[in-house]
Formats: sequence, C-alpha cells, structure tokens
Amino acid sequence: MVANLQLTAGANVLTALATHMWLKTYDPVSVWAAASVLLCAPPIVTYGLHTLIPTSGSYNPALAYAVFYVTLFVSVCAYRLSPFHPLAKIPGPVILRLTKLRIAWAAYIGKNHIYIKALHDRYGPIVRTGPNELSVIDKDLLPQILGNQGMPKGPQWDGRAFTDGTRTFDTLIASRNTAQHAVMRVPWNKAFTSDAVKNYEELLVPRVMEFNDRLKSLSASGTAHVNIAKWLSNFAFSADFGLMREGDKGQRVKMMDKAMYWVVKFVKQGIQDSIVRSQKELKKKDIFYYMGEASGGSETDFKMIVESCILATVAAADTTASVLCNAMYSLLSNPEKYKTLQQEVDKFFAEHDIDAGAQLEGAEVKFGDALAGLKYLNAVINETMRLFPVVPTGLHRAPEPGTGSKVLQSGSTVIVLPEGNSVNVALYALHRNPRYFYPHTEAFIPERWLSSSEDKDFVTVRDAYIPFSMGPANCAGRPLALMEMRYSLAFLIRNFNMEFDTPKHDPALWIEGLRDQYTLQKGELHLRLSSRNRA
Ligand code: HEM
Repeated sequence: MVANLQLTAGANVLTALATHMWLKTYDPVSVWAAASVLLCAPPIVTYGLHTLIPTSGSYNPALAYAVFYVTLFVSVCAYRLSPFHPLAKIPGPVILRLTKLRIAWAAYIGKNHIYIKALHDRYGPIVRTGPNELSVIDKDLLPQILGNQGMPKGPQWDGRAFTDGTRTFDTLIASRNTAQHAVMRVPWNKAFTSDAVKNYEELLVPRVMEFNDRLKSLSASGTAHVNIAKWLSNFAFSADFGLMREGDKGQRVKMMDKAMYWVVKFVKQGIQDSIVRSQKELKKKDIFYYMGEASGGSETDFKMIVESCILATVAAADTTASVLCNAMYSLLSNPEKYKTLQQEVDKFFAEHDIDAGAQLEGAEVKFGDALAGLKYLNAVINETMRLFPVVPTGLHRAPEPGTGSKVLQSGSTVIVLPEGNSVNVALYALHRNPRYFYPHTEAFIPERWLSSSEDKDFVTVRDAYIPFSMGPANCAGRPLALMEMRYSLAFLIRNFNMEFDTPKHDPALWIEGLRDQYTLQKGELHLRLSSRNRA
C-alpha cells in the first residue's frame, strides 16, 4: 500500500515538474493545450504506471491530482521567486513576482494608472509588475521598446480580433506581427497625410459650429447647467452618428464607455454602422474615402472598411473628448491659466476677424494652420496630455515571436527579455516623473511648454513626452486629433463663460471618476455656462 502511494506520488511529482518545464519553454501555449495537459496528465500517467506495474496496487486518481497540482504550484512559485527567473534582478513587490492578481484588481477598479505610478515612485523607473512583465518609465528605453528597432504589440492584444459571429476582423491596433502591422498601417498613413487632414477640416468646422450653436441655444436665456463631458463625447461622435441632433439614441456613447469591457457588443454595432457608411458615404473625402482608395477596390475593401470604421471610432471618439474634458477641468481649477488662454484666443479671433457670426456658417472658413501657431493653446493641450495621457498604462510590447529575446539597455542596466515576457510603458507615471518635468510635477503649468532648453525655471524633457506613443505603431490619427482639439477648445473658450457648477456638483469627483480602461475613461463634469457678450 505504502509503495503504491509512493509510486503514484513520485510519478506525479515528475509529471508536474515536466509540465512546468513545458509551460515555461513554450509559453504562451494555447488554452486548449494547457487545459488538456492539466486535466489529463495526472490520471493518464498514474493509470499507465499501474497498468505497466501490476504489483503496484490500486489506481488512485484523487491522490494523483493532489500531488500533481501541489507540486506544480510550488514549482511555479519557487521559479518565479528564484534568482533563475530572467526578470529576477528587477525590483518590485514580491506579490507581483508571483501573480498579477493585484494588478488585475487595480485594472478592474480602473485605477491601474495610480497603482503603477505608486510602484514607480517606490521602486524606480523599471519595475517588475508581474511574473513575466515589466513596467518602464526610463526615457532612454522608449526607442528600444516602442521605436523602429523596438518590439511589436504584446500578449495583452491576443484574442482581440473582432468578430461579428461569422467573420473575424484583424485590427491594426491588435496586430502582434511587425510585417503584418506594417502592411495594415499603409492605408492609415495615406488617410492622414497633410492633404487628407485638410479635407477633414472641411468636415470638422461645421461640426464645431453646430456644437457651439447647440450650447448657445441652451444658454440663450442666461446660464445653462451642462455635463460638458457628455456633450464633448457626443460632439466627438457627431460626424459619424449625428448624435448632436438626435441625442444618443443608439446608446453608442454609453456603450463606448464600456467598450473596453463589452467589445463584442460594441463591435457588432460598429460593423452595422460601417456597413451604412460604406454604402452611403465612401464618396466623401473622409477617413473612409482614403481607406477605400488605398485598398484599390479589392475584395478586402469591405473587411478593411469595417475594421477601420471600428478602430477609428474606438480610437478617435473618446480620446479627444477625454483630453478636452481634462483641459476644461484643469483650466477651471487654475483661473489665471484660463484667463491667459482666453486672452490669447480673443486676440486671435479679433486678428483673424472671425467674430462676424455669418462668416462662421460656411465650412470654407478654415484656420487650422493658424490655430496650430497659438503657443498658449498648444501648451494647454500638451500639459493636459502630460497629466492625463489618454492611454495611461497600456503601451504593451513583447519580443517578436521567433527572435528568442530582446536586449534592453539604459546606462549600465542591461535587461534580457526572453519571449514570453513583456513590457508596458506607463505614460501616466512617465509624464509625472520629476526627472523629466520639474518643478511642481503634479501641477498644471502650461508655461513649462513655453520654456527654452536654457530656461532655468523649468526642466521639460520633450523626449519623455509621448502622449501619442512613438515608432511604427504610434497614433495614426495624431494630426486630426490635434486639429480637432485646437478648434474645439478655442471656440469653447471664445464663446462661453464657464465655471464649475458648485456647490451642486463637487469638481473633485472628476478626478475620482477617471478610470484607466486602456484609454482614460471619464465621469461627469458639470459646468455653469453662459454665452459671452460680443461687440
Ligand atoms: C487626443 C487624441 C488621441 C490620443 C492621445 C491618442 C493616443 C494614441 C496612442 C498612445 C496610441 C498608441 C498605442 C500603442 O502604441 O500601443 C494610439 C494608437 C492609434 N490611434 Fe490614437 N490617439 C488619439 C486620437 C486618435 C484619432 C482621432 C484617431 C483616428 C481617427 C486615432 C487612431 C489611432 C490608431 C489607428 C492607432 C493604432 C496605431 C497602430 O497600431 O499602428 N487616434 N493612439
């Protein structure tokens, strides 16, 4: 009997160790392969043994499972804590060396950005945030991670290809293969040349006008109480879905807020919308026009338009709205900065004679290039994206499969990152690193963007500021996003007096409501708003 137990236990200890070796060597393995081994290995090995050695007593599957799982658990924990792990020398809390459960909790409550920043404050610019994962905010490592010689997207994007139930749609943002990503990126680059962006300006200007008109009519009889966060989200969606006129009837903005959780539901709606677009609006010179042109009318057209529609909608809409809301919050929290911006904008509108209402009706009035020259406006947008980056922790990269490993070096620190391990660049912590932005790192000071490199008042290390990421997978829509934000902010500041709607709504709740769900999701921002008197 004792010999039987020893035999079963010994066989399953060896099986568990072999399973750990297999997982370690070939990770990531498919869920099915892992589940099959974990479920079937103990009974098969034990049964086989008892069949081969008839004198070994009765077959005991419960004991087999118990020994197998306990051994596997101990082996995995010991390895993750051991000096033999490739990330062993990187500092970080012990619990994160063992499991990502703590990070998963922070992500679940939407506060991953705060948690990761606290880790960097304590452990330095390179932290081990999981058994096989690092978080990095060392600017010298950014090109090696995100740049042309960097790495493709990491495993967080596995399984994120969209499906409508019958077809699968690969997306640019989720592509983990460098060559495939480069091919998929071509139409996006064509869709954001400076000529193309000038065409989008024609579509954008009437939207900005309509947005302002709607707010003006709300405040026609004095002061309007508005949740500007909701209005700005609707504004960002308005070109595609006509929300400003109809309200959020299709619940797309609401769905969007939860999109990172309920991707499939959102995508089914996105596919439906893209079918409508591809049938109706491809002739217009919008993003989809250029996408269609780039594909040359091939049979992949439809697939690409669908994929692009979904990605552009997800990538474009709540990103710009998030920055605009955070800019409003920051300006209203710093009245002297608000005043400085208002003076600059008023001067600009006067100089360009933009105040003659009728002139603004037509989309032919375009001054995006001139707005790009407004120093303080741009400084406000920069400072907002420094403190509130739209992708706070999610720039995830991993060594290209088949390359073995990636070597990262900063000064005397050398990290060898084998396949199966990954790196996150946490913009929220990077942009709030006092090494790069000093003094008053946590404060909203647009002036730091106006300083020159000789300026002694501010340290502003521009290489450490990458709100649109960098390298081959940087934000494809950057020029459009910047243009949209400049227009929207300049017109809001020019046309309205705004203040927090206190005491009815506590502005502090705005910060509490910000959630890191890959993009920075927002809560409500209640303002009192009145139209500014015009001469
Ligand atoms: C303030 C607004 C925006 C910010 C801060 C922003 C930021 C970002 C960031 C940080 C990434 C890179 C993710 C990574 O490296 O893993 C990204 C990717 C992307 N963004 Fe934006 N974005 C904005 C608006 C837009 C707009 C308006 C569009 C298009 C209409 C857009 C389209 C994309 C696309 C297609 C990608 C994927 C690029 C690739 O994987 O090659 N974004 N964005």
